[in-house]
Amino acid sequence: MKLDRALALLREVPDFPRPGVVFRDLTPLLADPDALRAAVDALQDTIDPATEVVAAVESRGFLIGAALGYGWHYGVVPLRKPGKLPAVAHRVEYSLEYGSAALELPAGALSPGQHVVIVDDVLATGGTARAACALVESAGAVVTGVAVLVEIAGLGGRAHLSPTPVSALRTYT
Ligand SMILES: O=P(O)(O)OC[C@H]1O[C@H](OP(=O)(O)OP(=O)(O)O)[C@H](O)[C@@H]1O
Ligand SMILES: Nc1ncnc2[nH]cnc12
Repeated sequence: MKLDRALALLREVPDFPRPGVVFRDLTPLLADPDALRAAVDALQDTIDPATEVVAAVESRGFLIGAALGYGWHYGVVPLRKPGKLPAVAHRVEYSLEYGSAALELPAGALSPGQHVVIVDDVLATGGTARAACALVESAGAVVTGVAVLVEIAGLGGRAHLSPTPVSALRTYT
């Protein structure tokens, strides 16, 4: 099956970017045209049909989010790391599995009541996805779910996001 083959391409890199972290590297999957298509199509199947916009998390989330937007006719809004946007509507700071960071929402990108799915490659602690949800909600938009290719379940991200629905194509303990 195409999706199984795609997910078999995920690479595990121990001790990156810090000792003790098992890094889930999607590079081989993204580099394979059939695997990329199978993964994006499978992720689309998990998305709430009310969704109008993909909010894609910088930077690996941009790759998946833009493919989903183009393939399935969603608008794409980039949630960016600081210092990149000329006009910022809102900023949220957060911590993630191996550090801390912030995300910003571009001014004027979302309207109240729009239905938005958060898209990223990996869900670990959920800090990043929670910040993304807060940004979307700061604009009065509605989060329909968080969709990722890989979930590291042992880090509790899904529980941190509850009751927001989370979909993942591959879950590691
Ligand atoms: O669930 P969390 O613990 O918050 O971790 C998940 C986040 O970590 C990675 O991003 P990273 O900040 O490393 O940025 P990158 O995409 O620019 O590599 C990944 O792409 C997710 O956005
Ligand atoms: N273990 C991990 N692998 C890849 N990306 C991540 N982002 C946060 N934790 C990660």
